[in-house]
Amino acid sequence: MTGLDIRLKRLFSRGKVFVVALDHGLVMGPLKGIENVVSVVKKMGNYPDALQMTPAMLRVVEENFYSRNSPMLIARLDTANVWRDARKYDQGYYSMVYEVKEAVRAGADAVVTYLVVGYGDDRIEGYNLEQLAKARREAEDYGLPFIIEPLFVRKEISDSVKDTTAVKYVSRLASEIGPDLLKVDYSGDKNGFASVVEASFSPILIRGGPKTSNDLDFLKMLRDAMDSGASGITVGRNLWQSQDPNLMAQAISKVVHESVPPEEAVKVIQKVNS
Ligand SMILES: O=C(CO)COP(=O)(O)O
Repeated sequence: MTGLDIRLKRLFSRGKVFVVALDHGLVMGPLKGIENVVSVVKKMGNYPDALQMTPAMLRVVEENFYSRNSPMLIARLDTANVWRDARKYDQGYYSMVYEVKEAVRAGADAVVTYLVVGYGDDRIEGYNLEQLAKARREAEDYGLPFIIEPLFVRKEISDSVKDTTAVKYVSRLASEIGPDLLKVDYSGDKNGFASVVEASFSPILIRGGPKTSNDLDFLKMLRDAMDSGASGITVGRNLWQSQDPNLMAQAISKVVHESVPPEEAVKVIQKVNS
């Protein structure tokens, strides 16, 4: 398992992990902040340990990753209509879009997939599980870390459910499929999230989630999650929809990699903008 170990250890080489997710287009279209893929990638610098993109997107920005110090690359393989307004749909969907070998060809160092639980259609969940089991075996063949992002969804809610019981349930389901890493919603309180970490078998990165009203609230949530046992974060909207994504990346890196308190880390942003 040398290849897998090397890639995982590189991802964790700064102790905790900071990933920027830029793959929302496959689910939600060109959100504000990621319309121009090349420009958003340039703003990240080397603060993140990895960037998460689709293989198609990776090809568009590949020249940013020729340097030895470039962030690693995580390829998104699948999609689902979880974040669309589910109330408008009678039925959700889950689709596997890429094979692991296509991700490898595009330069990926790891792959990520969704586990979507709660649509109310067992055929979708069954298909989703089969696809993940297949992708996990393929990733193992290539020595690539395999990441699962489990989501508990409800038709009447337009994002995933974030209470402890739901998050713990899907995190354990996902753990049983055998991922190297999980990416899960922060369930909202430290004790509850510590119980999510306890019940899961793989290290956990939290998902950033929808944009919070201010940067400090977001950084505090990140600190709480890490105090409860999270190994880091995968963040999208709270980074590239912030006023200055480069400064926000610096602030997040300070919290994740240097354990700087959120109140201090946020000053990086405030100093420049004051
Ligand atoms: O990993 C993520 C999406 O794949 C996290 O994105 P958000 O921070 O925008 O929720």
